Amino acid sequence: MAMPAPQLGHFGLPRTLNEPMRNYEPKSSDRAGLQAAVDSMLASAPFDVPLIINGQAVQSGKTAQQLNPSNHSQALCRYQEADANLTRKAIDGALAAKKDWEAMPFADRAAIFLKAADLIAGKYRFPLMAATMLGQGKNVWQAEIDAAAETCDFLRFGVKFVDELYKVQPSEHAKGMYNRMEYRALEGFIFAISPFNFTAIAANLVGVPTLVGNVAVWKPSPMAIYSNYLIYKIFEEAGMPPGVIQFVPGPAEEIATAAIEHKFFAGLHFTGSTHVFRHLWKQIASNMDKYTGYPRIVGETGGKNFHLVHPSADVDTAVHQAVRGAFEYQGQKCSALSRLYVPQSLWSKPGGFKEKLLASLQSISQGPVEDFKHFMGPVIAKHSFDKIISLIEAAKKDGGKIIAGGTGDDSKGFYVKPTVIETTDPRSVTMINEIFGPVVTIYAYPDNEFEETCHLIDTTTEYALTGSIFAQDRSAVVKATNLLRNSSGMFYINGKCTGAVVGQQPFGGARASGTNDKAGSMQVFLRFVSARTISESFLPIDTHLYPSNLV
Ligand SMILES: NC(=O)c1ccc[n+]([C@@H]2O[C@H](COP(=O)([O-])OP(=O)(O)OC[C@H]3O[C@@H](n4cnc5c(N)ncnc54)[C@H](O)[C@@H]3O)[C@@H](O)[C@H]2O)c1
Ligand SMILES: N[C@@H](CCC=O)C(=O)O
Repeated sequence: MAMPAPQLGHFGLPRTLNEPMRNYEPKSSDRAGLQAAVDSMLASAPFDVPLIINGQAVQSGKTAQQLNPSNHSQALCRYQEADANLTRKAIDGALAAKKDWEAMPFADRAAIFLKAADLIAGKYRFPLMAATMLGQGKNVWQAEIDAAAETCDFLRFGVKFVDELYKVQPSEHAKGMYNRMEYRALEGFIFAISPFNFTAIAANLVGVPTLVGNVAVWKPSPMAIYSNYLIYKIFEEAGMPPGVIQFVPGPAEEIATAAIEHKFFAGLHFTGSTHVFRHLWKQIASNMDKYTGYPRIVGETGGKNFHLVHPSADVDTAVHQAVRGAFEYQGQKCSALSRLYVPQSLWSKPGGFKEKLLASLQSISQGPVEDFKHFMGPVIAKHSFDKIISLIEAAKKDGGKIIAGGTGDDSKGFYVKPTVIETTDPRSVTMINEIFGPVVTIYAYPDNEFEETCHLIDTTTEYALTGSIFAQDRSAVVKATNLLRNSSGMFYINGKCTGAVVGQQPFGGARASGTNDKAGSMQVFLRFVSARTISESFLPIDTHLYPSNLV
């Protein structure tokens, strides 16, 4: 029998701070270091990526490629694909690894996560950023936000949140009793499915459940394999025991079905599109009778995010924040701005919102991410390029007027120009559907219909992820805050609707946008534990009768 591991002290933690952002300005050593990492990755690609089952590299013999979206003739990696049998093998291995992992003292689990963050902040910062740039089409700044800062923040703040969670204990103990709460991992394994657009989110989807003692079977996105593989290798170097995380890229339906049909499926940690999440939820429901417990389902999904500009707004700020919110990372953040409501007076007056917006688009350059100067790069793949262009066409048919962009070029990379659509129908096709590309639709509302516009925003789409109010008038801020209470899980005042920072703005949306378990907070950890109350009595009793029973 393994010796139980003692933890002979209530250990504190290093102070938790957001990872400082670097600027990569011309001639800086950071810029030179990152450029060298990008150049060397381009020269050495394609890399070979195995499956990782029980800590071993596995060659399934079935391969696929992750392309560079800036230049789709180039593959970043060739990766092995799992199938149902290999997924079941990964599940068995994860379940075997669970006992020792869950029994490991928290300080030791925490040390692995803190070390992984330090490895990312230092030695692996540039390679992980380069993999995110070349594989997921992020420019330097977006890669720094994601692969460097947010990934470190999820790992370090995660440790702090779990430390706080473990300290939530019963405050009362009747005389002769001692009450405790033990935050057990779930019985079984967690199935983590990650999206392409954030390396940090992928790390967090496996990081959250495993930090609290679960084991995870991880199906990464086919469009983020190489950066996600590096995350796996960093966890491994930081001391993650073999089998705790199983890395199984491959056909989504087949892998998901093998995982969801398993008796010990204990939870889904998903980020991706709404329709996939709904499909998975139904699949889980239809397998309910097989499970040992009630699986936890956590999913953060799509958005149709808004900026509402009030007549009192600072117009320059609202314009610049709209450009950043809609076009940074080509609009491929779940939080990206996609519906913009501007009062008619501000919109069309000479030198007003419209003119300023169109002028600021002139300074946007777009091209391959290895050329650091570009504000915008490619969208992720052919299927998204086609979907975005077809939605722009649908908007035109629906009466939308393209006032900027509207075209794309997929001959070398998947480039869609920053596109602005003006509509007079606030419920037209691109006001309702998630596009996940650099497209924003503007509705200029009558100045005297501010409250009606709040109602319109609230009822236009099924999503409720992020939204912002731009106003100097405090009563407008208060009105919007109240009227838009359920329209988003993230509400910003005079700031753009993207760019949540771990430890500062816990992230998640409601309605069709997800279960709103708030990534980057203590709340999400609660979903992956099943608390056991332990109540100990010290004193013997000598009768089953109570004084009230006495005569
Ligand atoms: N709310 C959030 O926090 C958040 C964050 C990032 C992205 N997103 C959303 O993610 C979407 C973009 O990411 P994406 O294109 O990678 O999403 P996606 O839904 O296409 O894919 C996400 C993951 O699900 C897998 N998948 C696809 N079909 C599946 C199936 N039938 N069964 C099991 N797995 C399946 C994919 O292979 C991938 O790993 C957008 O809708 C965006 O809004 C949401
Ligand atoms: N943290 C991101 C959201 C991630 C979605 O893709 C933001 O707020 O910009």
